[in-house]
Amino acid sequence: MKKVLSIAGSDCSGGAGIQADLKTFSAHGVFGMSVIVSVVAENTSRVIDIQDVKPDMIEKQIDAIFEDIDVDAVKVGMLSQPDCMKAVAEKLKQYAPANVVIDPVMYAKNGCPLMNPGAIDTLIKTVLPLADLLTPNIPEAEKIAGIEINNVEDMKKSAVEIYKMGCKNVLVKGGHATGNALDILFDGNKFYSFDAQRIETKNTHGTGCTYSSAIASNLALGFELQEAVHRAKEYVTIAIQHSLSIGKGNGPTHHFYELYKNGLKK
Ligand SMILES: Nc1ncnc2c1ncn2[C@@H]1O[C@H](COP(=O)(O)OP(=O)(O)OP(=O)(O)O)[C@@H](O)[C@H]1O
Ligand SMILES: Cc1ncc(COP(=O)(O)O)c(N)n1
Repeated sequence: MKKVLSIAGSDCSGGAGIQADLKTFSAHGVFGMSVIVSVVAENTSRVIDIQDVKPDMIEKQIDAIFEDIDVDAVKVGMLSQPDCMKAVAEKLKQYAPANVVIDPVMYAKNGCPLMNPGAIDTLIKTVLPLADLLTPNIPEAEKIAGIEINNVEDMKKSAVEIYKMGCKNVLVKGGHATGNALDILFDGNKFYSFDAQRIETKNTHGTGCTYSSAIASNLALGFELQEAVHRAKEYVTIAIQHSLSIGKGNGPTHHFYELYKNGLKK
């Protein structure tokens, strides 16, 4: 069985973060593991508080996994402070796993910050270059690239700028745009588009976590990057189509294996 690790924050309400990642891994038939970087008291409406795990403990969790288990892919999510970023980056350099997908999480869907804005330089210098694939949404791509994104051409421009910062591939996600849910992949050479009809729902808590974990799962399963993204796009679209009206705010995406299998058979 393929083994996939999520290094991210814990969302106690179960819709995003480590919890969404593990659900996505199970739906893909891969064995999920987790390193908790922050404990977030949050729900579908708000973030109440964030407590970061000490860097030393983050490092020990990563050691515990890599000294014992071969890891086929890694998904990195919320890293709130420079110290956690440095701890994760050092260990990723030490163990050099294949298929590292990094989601540079900055805000929750409800607008609450999940990353210290002062940590962006550390994110760019120490974390970004370790990504086989970086998956910013539009506001994140704007902050990293330092440009405003108003259309698909701007998404492409930001992808090129971010690629130049040292990651191997960039996927700028269009969830925050209007019109179709169009994502742009740049591999340093060419652009690839992944398009889906926008689903009219407020229940999109955890879409980014779901997508990056689905890509990491597909890479672990041996699919090439474009195919891995294509399949993950299909997975996240189905997970949003079947999203759940749980809670008073943005409800979560839905994961289960039969849904995935039936969706892919279409
Ligand atoms: N309403 C929607 N209908 C269809 N697809 C959507 C919708 N919202 C987001 N997506 C898709 O979901 C995926 C995640 O994109 P999004 O831009 O929402 O990520 P994100 O903002 O990082 O998510 P999160 O806020 O959960 O971290 C992308 O493929 C995006 O196109
Ligand atoms: C621990 C954690 N990680 C990531 C997200 C982003 O997901 P979303 O923007 O969908 O709330 C989150 N809310 N919580």
